[in-house]
Amino acid sequence: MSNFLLEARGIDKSYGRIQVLKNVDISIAPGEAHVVIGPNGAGKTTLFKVLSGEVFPNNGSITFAGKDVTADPGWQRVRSGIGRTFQSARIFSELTPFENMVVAVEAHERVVKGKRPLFALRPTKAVRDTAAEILEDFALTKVAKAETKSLSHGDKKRLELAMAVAGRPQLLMLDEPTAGMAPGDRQKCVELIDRLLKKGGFSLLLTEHDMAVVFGLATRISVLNYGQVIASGTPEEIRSNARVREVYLGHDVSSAA
Ligand SMILES: Nc1ncnc2c1ncn2[C@@H]1O[C@H](COP(=O)(O)OP(=O)(O)OP(=O)(O)O)[C@@H](O)[C@H]1O
Repeated sequence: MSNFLLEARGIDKSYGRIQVLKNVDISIAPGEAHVVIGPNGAGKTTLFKVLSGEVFPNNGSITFAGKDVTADPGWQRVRSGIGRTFQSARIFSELTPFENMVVAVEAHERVVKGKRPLFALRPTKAVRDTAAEILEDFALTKVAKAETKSLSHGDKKRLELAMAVAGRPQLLMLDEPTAGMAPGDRQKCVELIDRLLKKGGFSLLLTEHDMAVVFGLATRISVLNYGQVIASGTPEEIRSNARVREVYLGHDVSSAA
């Protein structure tokens, strides 16, 4: 059996006549922080969708935790241990952050542990405590009872991340976690993800355009260009790769942190 937590091989994905992913291979080792970079339109989000089961590939296979999940829909992959966030936060804007967290914690209890009936009128104390603890961890206690729709962009993204973490995924997939954030929020987000990684217990796959974020977090980087992986390696290998520099003309890979 392979040592990888996730292994995707020979992935092709087309939308109509447009081939967006071409024979993509990507592997994620346990504990790895793997960042996928590439120019706009290279296929990063599509690769995320294929790996999380939002769309299916035309060819190729995906193995997760030793099991072939290629034909599994997204909800089943969540059950298997894949959590993800999106470029624009997907949260319930009519609920408070605390209520959002309760939904996420209950979903985990119900789906993964098989606890609680489908319709319960009131969350248990344990669920409420867990929701409050995670909000605290993510520095969201102050806004726990606020209207979610009135939160800042950075707080909304943090809430979405907290909800994904509540699912206790083995693989956490973050699609541009710092997109649209102010520089201060961006730095806080990197510190938060770094802290989560150091706590351990999961692997990370993320896409990101900000090179300081990429090189600040990655233990491995794969580079997509026109739907193909043109390089995959350690941050050092990627930094010194001539082809990557060429593709990233104008992006200052060499001087990133
Ligand atoms: N549902 C769709 N139908 C048709 N074409 C699509 C669809 N989704 C994406 N595409 C096309 O696929 C290509 C890759 O898009 P994708 O969003 O995966 O790239 P990306 O690398 O994530 O880009 P960005 O960095 O801008 O987010 C683009 O040309 C895009 O227009």
